[in-house]
Amino acid sequence: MTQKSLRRIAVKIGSNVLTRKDGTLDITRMSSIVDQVAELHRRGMEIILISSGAVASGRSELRLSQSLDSVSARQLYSAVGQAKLINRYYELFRDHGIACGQILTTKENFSTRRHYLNQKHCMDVMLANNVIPIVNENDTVSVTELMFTDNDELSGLIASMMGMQALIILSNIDGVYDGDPFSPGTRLISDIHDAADASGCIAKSKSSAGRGGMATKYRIACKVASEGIAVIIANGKRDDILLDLMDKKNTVPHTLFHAAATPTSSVKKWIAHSEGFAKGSITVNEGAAEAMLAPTRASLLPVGVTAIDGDFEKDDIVRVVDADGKVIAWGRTSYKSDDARKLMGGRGGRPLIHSDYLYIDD
Ligand SMILES: Nc1ncnc2c1ncn2[C@@H]1O[C@H](COP(=O)(O)OP(=O)(O)O)[C@@H](O)[C@H]1O
Ligand SMILES: N[C@@H](CCC(=O)OP(=O)(O)O)C(=O)O
Repeated sequence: MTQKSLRRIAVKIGSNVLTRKDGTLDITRMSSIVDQVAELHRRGMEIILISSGAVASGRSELRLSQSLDSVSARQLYSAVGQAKLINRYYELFRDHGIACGQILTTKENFSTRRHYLNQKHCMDVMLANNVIPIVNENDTVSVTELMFTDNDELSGLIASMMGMQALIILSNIDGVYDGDPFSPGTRLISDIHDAADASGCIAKSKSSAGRGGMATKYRIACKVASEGIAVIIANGKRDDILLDLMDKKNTVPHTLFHAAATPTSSVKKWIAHSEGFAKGSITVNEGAAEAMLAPTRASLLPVGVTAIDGDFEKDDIVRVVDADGKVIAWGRTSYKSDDARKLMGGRGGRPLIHSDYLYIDD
């Protein structure tokens, strides 16, 4: 994959890429990454940055007299650190004559189709006006129970929402190793074509300032690649890593998650990343489950529904579970829950969930 084939990319920058060993913000590294993004921007590429580093940067700014609980620490450090982070980005990009803008978001901002499209619209307008969006989770107001696992999850959602051609995840390691990367004898995996390729290699360990670890990266990378978006995990601490990935292709150590040949539709991408917002559950019988999971992916007809739990409106996201209670799909419902209950088990009627709005996590 080279820059020539890419016009729209998302780049996620992990905390450890932007943090020095003493915990302070690595301005030198930030400047180097901004220089590379500016060069790609000059070549006509549309780029969205998802940048961690707010909490790490804020922690190094403050000398607290007493220890804080984890929520207070996250809120305080991110409030101070994000101000410092975005200010640096603003000044560094301005030195290149490029405008950047801050997008602070929370998982709630993706909870309905309307919220999702509103968020998308903001970044569409920014890109159309040559402004580089710099996205981060708003840790000051995000509710612990409804946070992104980390910015790897957020970056996958953004790449999917914005229809980017590739997502580059810059971490503090060259990519996915076939074991503990710090153990002798393990090697870097350059290509991943299927989620099963290396799932057994991922240790729960993570670096000092990281939140999600490689396990999250791997899960998100496989999901986004299955939607038709190439994903690269590479080492953000390598000089010129972005330009080398674009121009020198295979000479730079990295892990490439190959994009699925058939891209997922934009509405299915929204559904795929909305599983956490399901407003209800629909239980289906064996015949309906088989029809929906078949290669032809049938729509869910009322006749195959055996139970409906929860209250939902038309166009909400719902879970589909089989007779054993196992989640087999998510979808956008064509009826509100009261009407769906009236149709449940009966023949005729429009599909409860049309196959175009059905996402099955293969
Ligand atoms: N199989 C693996 N290959 C590469 N890194 C791994 C693997 N298993 C665990 N890791 C750990 O995951 C870390 C990267 O995740 P994380 O700490 O969240 O970084 P970031 O700040 O970039 O999100 C690596 O530094 C490494 O310690
Ligand atoms: N919003 C947080 C994101 C933390 C995070 O996801 O960190 P990482 O796993 O290093 O990408 C921050 O800016 O510190």
